[in-house]
Amino acid sequence: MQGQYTHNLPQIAYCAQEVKLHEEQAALNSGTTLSELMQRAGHALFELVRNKAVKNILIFTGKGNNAGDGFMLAKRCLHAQINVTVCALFEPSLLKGDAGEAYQLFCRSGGRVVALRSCIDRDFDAIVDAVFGTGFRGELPDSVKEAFGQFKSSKAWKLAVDIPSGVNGSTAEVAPDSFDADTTLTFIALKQGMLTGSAASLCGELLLADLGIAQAFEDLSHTNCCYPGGKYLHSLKPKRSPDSYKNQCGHVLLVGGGKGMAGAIRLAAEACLRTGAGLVSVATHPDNQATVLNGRYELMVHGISLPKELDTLLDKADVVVIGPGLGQDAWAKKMYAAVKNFKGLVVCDADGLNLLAQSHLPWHRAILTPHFGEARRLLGNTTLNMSKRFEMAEQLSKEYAACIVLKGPGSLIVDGKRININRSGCSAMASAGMGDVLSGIIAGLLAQGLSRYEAATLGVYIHGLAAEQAARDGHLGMLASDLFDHIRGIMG
Ligand SMILES: NC(=O)C1=CN([C@@H]2O[C@H](COP(=O)(O)OP(=O)(O)OC[C@H]3O[C@@H](n4cnc5c(N)ncnc54)[C@H](OP(=O)(O)O)[C@@H]3O)[C@@H](O)[C@H]2O)[C@@H](O)CC1
Ligand SMILES: [K+]
Repeated sequence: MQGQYTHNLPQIAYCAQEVKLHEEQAALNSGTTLSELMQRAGHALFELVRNKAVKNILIFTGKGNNAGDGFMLAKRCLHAQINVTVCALFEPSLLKGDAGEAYQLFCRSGGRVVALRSCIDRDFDAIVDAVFGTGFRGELPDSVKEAFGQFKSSKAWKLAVDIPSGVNGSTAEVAPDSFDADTTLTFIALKQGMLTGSAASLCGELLLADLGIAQAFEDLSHTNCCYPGGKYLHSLKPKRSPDSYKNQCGHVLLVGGGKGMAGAIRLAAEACLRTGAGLVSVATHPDNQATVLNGRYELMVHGISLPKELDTLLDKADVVVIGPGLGQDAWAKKMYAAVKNFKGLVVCDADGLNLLAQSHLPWHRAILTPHFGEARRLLGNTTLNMSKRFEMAEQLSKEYAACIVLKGPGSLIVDGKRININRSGCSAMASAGMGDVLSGIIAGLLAQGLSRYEAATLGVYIHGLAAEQAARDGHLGMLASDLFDHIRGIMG
């Protein structure tokens, strides 16, 4: 276990406070001490640095135990004759407890700390952030911002110790000028705040060293935050037997595409087909009928003028999607009101959400898929910022519907008490039409019998993975429709 770390991440995550609360008892229950844990943290960091063949390393240290980990790493680097420079951003002789001991050990090994000015204009192949860990809150001090700013454009590999300084490990709030890591080696357990929103991008590649106390920690701790892995998610994919028939694979009805807005509903409808729904119908403005059908003749497209024309289609549907390209005019409001009476499952997206925000009435059978702006409108609070993601997702599930998919990097999914974080390697929402594809995928999975939570979780995963594959050569110019071939590949 000494020095070990893994890419193979566990499927649960915790609040940073939960980790702080139980780490000492978990260490005791495992027959070890916090001081030994810090040595193990230093050892794991060192193994990572050595595996990266680092020769010339700069380590920034802070004023708590995160700095202690940094000094443990520095001491090992000295012994291994790696060229190490430690830049202490806070007076290291004031460090207390295990961190103070780690500093003394470093000094006794012949190490010396230097000021920022003597590091500027020097070349390093690795820069390590051991400034703040799980004890961080609020804003970064100016001295820290200045230090990170000096190396912002450096090509060096950037490693965050436990969590990038500036990221709140519980709420995912991100302070301005936080450390932007290529790799984060986190300790003991995953912290939920690292897995969603901008925090997820600041962490870069995420690795875990459990310091040998994973089981003891799990036995003491509580969480409602799961982080399902790819293997589990693939196991949720609907199975298709050779003798299955289209009527057994679910019928989705998509309602949307107001006058002049055919694209979104077509993207969502095609995503349903690509995810395996047996039958896919579209109810759209009569002007759009030919456009939506064009080139995708598997769809059943109906031009609808009056809500009563929708009723017969609703009778045949297992799942309804409302919102893509719907608009908010009189036609849209009539369609929305008709769907609100539907007794089955509904995926509500885009203008469906905006109309829901206007009515402010709960919709228990719906899965809501808001992006940040839609979430703010639903909550009627324009002061909420992007970093209040956990708070927003939970509030939405209390006020509107149990199942919420808060879109964006590292989507949050709440259904009852479960918060799932799906960390996608790229921003799967960064171009037009991506959200429409996601609502179509989720509806296609629901129609094939997956539970709300399964369909939402697997849907976000498929969408994120397809976007990652489509964006392999860079995000610019990627189209939402580029996802379809990848979705087909992932569905198998
Ligand atoms: N326990 C263990 O042995 C193990 C712990 N481990 C390591 O310890 C880390 C947690 O250590 P930690 O609790 O000391 O917190 P850390 O983030 O280093 O510093 C907190 C200090 O910063 C201060 N501060 C906070 N915000 C600030 C701000 N905005 N601006 C200025 N100051 C601010 C804060 O001040 P305070 O809030 O108390 O006033 C306090 O003085 C953890 O991430 C992991 O790396 C591992 O080695 C495994 C074993
Ligand atoms: K850090």
